[in-house]
Amino acid sequence: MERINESSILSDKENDIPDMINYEESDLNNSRIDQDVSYFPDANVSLESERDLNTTLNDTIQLKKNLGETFDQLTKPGQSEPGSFRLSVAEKIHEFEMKPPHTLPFDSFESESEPEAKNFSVYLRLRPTANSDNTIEILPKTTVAGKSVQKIRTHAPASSHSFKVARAGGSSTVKEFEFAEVFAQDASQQAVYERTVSPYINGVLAGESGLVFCYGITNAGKTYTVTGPDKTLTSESVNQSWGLLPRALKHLFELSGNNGTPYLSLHMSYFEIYNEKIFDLLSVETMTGRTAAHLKKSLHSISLHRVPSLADGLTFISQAKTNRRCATNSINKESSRSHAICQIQVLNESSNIKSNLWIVDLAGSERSKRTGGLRQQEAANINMSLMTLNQCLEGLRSSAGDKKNAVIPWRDSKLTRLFAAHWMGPYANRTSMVINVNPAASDFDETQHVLSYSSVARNIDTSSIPKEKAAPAVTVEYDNNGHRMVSGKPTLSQKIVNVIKKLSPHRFNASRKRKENSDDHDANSSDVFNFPVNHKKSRTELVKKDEKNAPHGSNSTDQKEINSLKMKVSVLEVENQMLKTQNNELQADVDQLRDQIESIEADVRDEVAEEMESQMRAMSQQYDDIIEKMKLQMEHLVSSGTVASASKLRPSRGEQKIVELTEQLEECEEEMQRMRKDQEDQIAVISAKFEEEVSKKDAELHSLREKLEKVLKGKYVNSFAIQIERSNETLVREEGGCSQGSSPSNPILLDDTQSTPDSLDVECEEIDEKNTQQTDIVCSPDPAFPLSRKNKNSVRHPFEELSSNSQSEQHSEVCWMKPNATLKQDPSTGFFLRPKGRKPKDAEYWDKNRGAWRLSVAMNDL
Ligand SMILES: Nc1ncnc2c1ncn2[C@@H]1O[C@H](COP(=O)(O)OP(=O)(O)OP(=O)(O)O)[C@@H](O)[C@H]1O
Repeated sequence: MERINESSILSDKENDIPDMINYEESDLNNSRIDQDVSYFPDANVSLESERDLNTTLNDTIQLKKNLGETFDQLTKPGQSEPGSFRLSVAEKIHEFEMKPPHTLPFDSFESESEPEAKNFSVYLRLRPTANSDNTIEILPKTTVAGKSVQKIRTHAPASSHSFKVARAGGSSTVKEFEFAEVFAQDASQQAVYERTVSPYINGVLAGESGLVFCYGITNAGKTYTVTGPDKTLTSESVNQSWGLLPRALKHLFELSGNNGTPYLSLHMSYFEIYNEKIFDLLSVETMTGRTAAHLKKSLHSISLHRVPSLADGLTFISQAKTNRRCATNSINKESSRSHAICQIQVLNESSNIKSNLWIVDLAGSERSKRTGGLRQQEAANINMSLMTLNQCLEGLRSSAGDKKNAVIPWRDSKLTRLFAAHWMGPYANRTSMVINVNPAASDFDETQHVLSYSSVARNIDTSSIPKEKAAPAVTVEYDNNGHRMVSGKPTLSQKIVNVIKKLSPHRFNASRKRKENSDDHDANSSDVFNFPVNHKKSRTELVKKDEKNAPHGSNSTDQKEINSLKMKVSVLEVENQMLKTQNNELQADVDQLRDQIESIEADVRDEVAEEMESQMRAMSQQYDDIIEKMKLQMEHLVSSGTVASASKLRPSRGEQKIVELTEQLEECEEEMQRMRKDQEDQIAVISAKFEEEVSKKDAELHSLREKLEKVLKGKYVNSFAIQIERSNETLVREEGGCSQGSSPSNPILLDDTQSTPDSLDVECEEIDEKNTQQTDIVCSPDPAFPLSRKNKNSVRHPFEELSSNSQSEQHSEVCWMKPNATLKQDPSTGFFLRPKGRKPKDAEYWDKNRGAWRLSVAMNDL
């Protein structure tokens, strides 16, 4: 095994620039130039030579201008038909521009045959577990848009926090995640290698870099996937437990040897990022024992070792594994406490083109509560850098979407700076992420977070990453002379350096060596990954700055205190960030659940309405059927005349009786009404007749009165009285128009006196002498007691006895009408009224039963 001294590696090329991230020469050229400027400070360049160089530059610009004009001449419009010179030149330029830098032009290692992926390839690997927890269900592979994809379903165990949250929110405890492929617990190391790393090997030999990293919580199988068990790395024969790294090495050796390419050499760097510091795992010091010497401040100082054979490569891997920081925690007795990065560099010695394959074993994300919390600083740094990695992934995804201005915090951790070097380069699409998962129920909650980030990574479209992301931050800085330096555009000093590099490499190198001799290797204090400086200083940098700015001689105990407080703050920040993420996820779940509830409510309402409607329709139909049935039954009964059976349809007897009685009652009422109407009609007719008669008699009486007055005034009184008497004898007055005898109803018989008009003034003495008959005035409307005249001079009342009980009464009964007495008649009833002003006599009364007045008037009373 040939071990290459790190300084020899770093300085054996003409343009001796550390090429850990060698694509930067093209893509991040300016930052490299910034660094170069530090090797060639402006102070060392005389003004004269600067003037000369400016002239050279102007000449070059003029030359370029002339070339442009010539090109325009040749490609002016009208010459752009297919096959024309203009088109072919344009095509060539386009082809040239699109071509990624450093692609090896030879055919033997043409890029992979697999379709060029635009997105990161994200795989899932489940590690075997002792217990039978079945939290992850692997679904069959499917093809989406021509690509094979595979999903898993996670089932939250009842003991998990996710389960409780899902239940509390009413959401599902099952979630789905999609991957390029899922490796089950029994998947072989070979199967994982073939899918994740193998496709990049050809490209790496052809000058195209690739990055594969394993991500997961502690004890999920990352180290196992990357390297496999230690003891298997001792032999060159492939062990089935070999991880990705030894397999990749073997594959590279096999391919480069088979293709007869002695000009290709393999080199390896292996380092770890521990507590945000870089440690070389293959430095000379680390070979003999861990000392502070293996702490490196930049990637440029990390050793790069030539790997002449597979055995040497396996030894390096084994060595690095030994040197890597591990610790025993409550979960994993050999838990990696750092991110381990292996860089296999393929150098084409004939063209000096380099390409890299990075295989990264990340430290496991963890909760200090679960792992014991004794190594808080480690845990905080691990979580912090993983959090930054996640933020960068999220930023990349957003920047490929609509958030073009999303700030990607590359510089917040060393790990992300390294990854950014690849992701912002031309081969960002050649990235595989292997998610390692332990399906144990106890790991479920943390695994969910890991899986959610895998979804983010899967959705990064590397082709859509805006150019400004690839060369971020146009940063304004000032050089030592106060000249304004704008990264992205070469400053005058940079132009000078470039020209010197081109015109006189020897002079450039000499100047650089001078610089190296005068300065410590780390004196340039440039960033380890030589990225363009961003305005936005990272927190880590600020912390560093604070440390630098701390007053000299300050108490070291205070400093320790400050550091420990800072560490606590960073732990809390990480925890806080995790909680925020969790909170956001929960909020999203809540929103989703709210939507679900609303839609479920709407569905339920619709369902209930439909159900009710259908029930009502069914009921209505039932009633219709019953009615129809009864109608048919009735018709049948009627047509068959089956009384007996028809009687079944009758209502109960009581009801029938009620109906009958009600009908009778109604009939009675109708009859009564009819009778009443008849009576009223009759009464009306009788009344009319009576009135007519009365008016007639009134007229007669009137004439008689007139005559009587005349008689009284004259000598014909007697004869006239006799005449009255005679007429009285015959006068029968019938009530209601009935003639005496013809109708029994309401006869009213009037004797002679009665018929005498009440206003009749008679000379009683004279009459009395001639008419000594007793005269009772009786009126009787009652047909049951018709009055009759017993003789023509006397009308006997049925109560005649009353008025003729004694002689004295007999005497007194002999009543004589006062000559000037006035008897008035009620026109409506036809009764005679008691003479006005007269006091009633004992013989005078109203017989209720007969409805008649009996009047006995003693003439001598008057
Ligand atoms: N696919 C596998 N087959 C057999 N054993 C495995 C597999 N994956 C992991 N293991 C075993 O599980 C244990 C933990 O694995 P490993 O150390 O690789 O986890 P890790 O994710 O690297 O953990 P940490 O982040 O703490 O370093 C080891 O004993 C390892 O041998």
